[in-house]
Amino acid sequence: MSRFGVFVVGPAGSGKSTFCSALISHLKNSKRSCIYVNLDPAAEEFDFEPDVDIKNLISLDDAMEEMQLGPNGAMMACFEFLMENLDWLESELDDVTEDFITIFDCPGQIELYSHVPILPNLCKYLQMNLNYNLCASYLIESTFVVDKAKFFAGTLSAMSAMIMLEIPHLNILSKMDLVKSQVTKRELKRYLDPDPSIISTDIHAETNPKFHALNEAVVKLIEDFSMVSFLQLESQNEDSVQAILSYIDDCLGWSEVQEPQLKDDPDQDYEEGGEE
Ligand SMILES: Nc1nc2c(ncn2[C@@H]2O[C@H](COP(=O)(O)OP(=O)(O)OP(=O)(O)O)[C@@H](O)[C@H]2O)c(=O)[nH]1
Ligand SMILES: [Mg+2]
Repeated sequence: MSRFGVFVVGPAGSGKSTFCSALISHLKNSKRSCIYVNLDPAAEEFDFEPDVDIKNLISLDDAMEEMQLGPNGAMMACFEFLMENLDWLESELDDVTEDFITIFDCPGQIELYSHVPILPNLCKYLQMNLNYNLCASYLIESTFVVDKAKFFAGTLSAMSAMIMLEIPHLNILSKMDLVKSQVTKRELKRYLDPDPSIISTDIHAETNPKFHALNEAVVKLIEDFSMVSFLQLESQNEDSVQAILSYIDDCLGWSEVQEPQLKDDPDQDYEEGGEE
């Protein structure tokens, strides 16, 4: 039996938990089942109560207190503890079948996958031991598109996550409602499928000439990699959430597993190839 899961990752405050809630509401409205896994040991408030919560294993406060660590060190310690207690996660996910999508709401500390391979190792464990098909949704704030240097930095961090996690990866510009009025559609297109060489001209105009060679090197890196493009997300807009969910379903191969079941079910009104 395959299982399906999406890791919602991205920098602090990029809108991950809000997107998870929007996704859960949308899945429920569409009569689909999901499991909400909170992997943020510091998270306090939820729109939907998590089905699995890392805080039942260890909380950030406990780690800070017991190990005399600051918040970032304690976050790493919590994940190291999780990795040493994966049987806990396995038993929490025991009832998950192929009808569910598991939503992993991750903390905003990108060092968990950019500096140390904790989240990549967790993904490998879920794939190999619990038969999960996984994908990642990497959120960066769309307000970055009005600050080009930040946009480049965001693009690089998205690339770094994509390389480290080694699972199908969707880059998402979150909070689109905040920039809609500030950016024209034409300008936005330059960012959704970024042509770094055009954007770099603008950055050159804004930065000290001594950084131009560095800017060019970064542009070349993004161009050579040529795998970064962005989807748009407005978490309060149902159509926008549905559009992202369709990409997630494709990445996970969810429909391929469900369709044969629909075909086998005589009660389902299934027409192969649509209407003729
Ligand atoms: N305008 C707007 N605000 C949003 C949207 N999504 C999230 N926000 C706001 O952004 C802030 C951060 O959202 P969260 O969902 O908590 O972000 P997060 O990435 O989970 O944050 P951490 O878990 O702390 O890393 C909150 O005040 C949200 O209300 C959106 O689509 N539009
Ligand atoms: Mg959050």
